[in-house]
Formats: sequence, C-alpha cells, structure tokens
Amino acid sequence: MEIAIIAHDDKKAEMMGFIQSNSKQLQREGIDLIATGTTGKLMEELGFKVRRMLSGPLGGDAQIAGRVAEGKTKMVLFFKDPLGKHPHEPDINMLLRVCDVHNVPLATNEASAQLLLDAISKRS
Ligand SMILES: O=C(CO)COP(=O)(O)O
Repeated sequence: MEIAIIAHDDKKAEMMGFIQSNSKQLQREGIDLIATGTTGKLMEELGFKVRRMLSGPLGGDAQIAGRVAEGKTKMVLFFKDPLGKHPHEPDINMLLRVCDVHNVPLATNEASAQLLLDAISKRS
C-alpha cells in the first residue's frame, strides 16, 4: 500500500514527530512511502526509506495527485498549514479534490492521520 506523506514548512516538525512515533507501522512490509521533496529529505535523514517527488511548490503535490488518480497512492497524510499562504495553492486544492474524486483516505492534520494509521494497523 502506497502512502503519501506531505507537510508544509510550519508543520514539518510535527510531521517528523508523527512519523517517528508511528515508525513501526509506517515501515512495515507492504507499506511504500512517497513524499514531496523537502518532506522526503527530512524523512530520509530520520532513516525512512521514501520515494521523493518534486518539492511542493515545484509540482510535488501535482505528482502525488497524479498517482492518486492512477490508483497508485492509496492514502495521503498531508499536514497542511492552515495559516500560511502558498504559491502552489491550486496544486494543493487539486490534490485534495482528486482524493475525493477517487475516494482515497486523506488526513490533513495529525489527529486524523493517527486515526487512519490506527485503522489500517487493525486490518492486518
Ligand atoms: O509544499 C508542500 C505541500 O504543498 C510540501 O513540499 P515540500 O515537502 O517539498 O516542502
């Protein structure tokens, strides 16, 4: 199962804490992680194996949206900064929309992301 990990700059520390406290679950056999560029780089520094897309402002969210549309990415954990302005807002909205179009689970904050991960760990 491919899971996309994305965090805006002001949410990156929170995301790194989240993935570290869920590292066992996220590094299980059968879970493939992908991430936008800078988020992925930080994940690699923590020792995670992750496929890095472009950075968000350069099209990373759009690449992940494409993978959701193609049925490759099955879950998106996206810690969005609700207080910031982003030059690539159209790409961000497209990713959120494409998740809804394809009924792909999407968490945009830590509490929701935890519920989603807990749900898939109960399943297996
Ligand atoms: O901008 C982002 C999501 O919209 C995240 O991109 P980075 O992980 O490259 O910072």
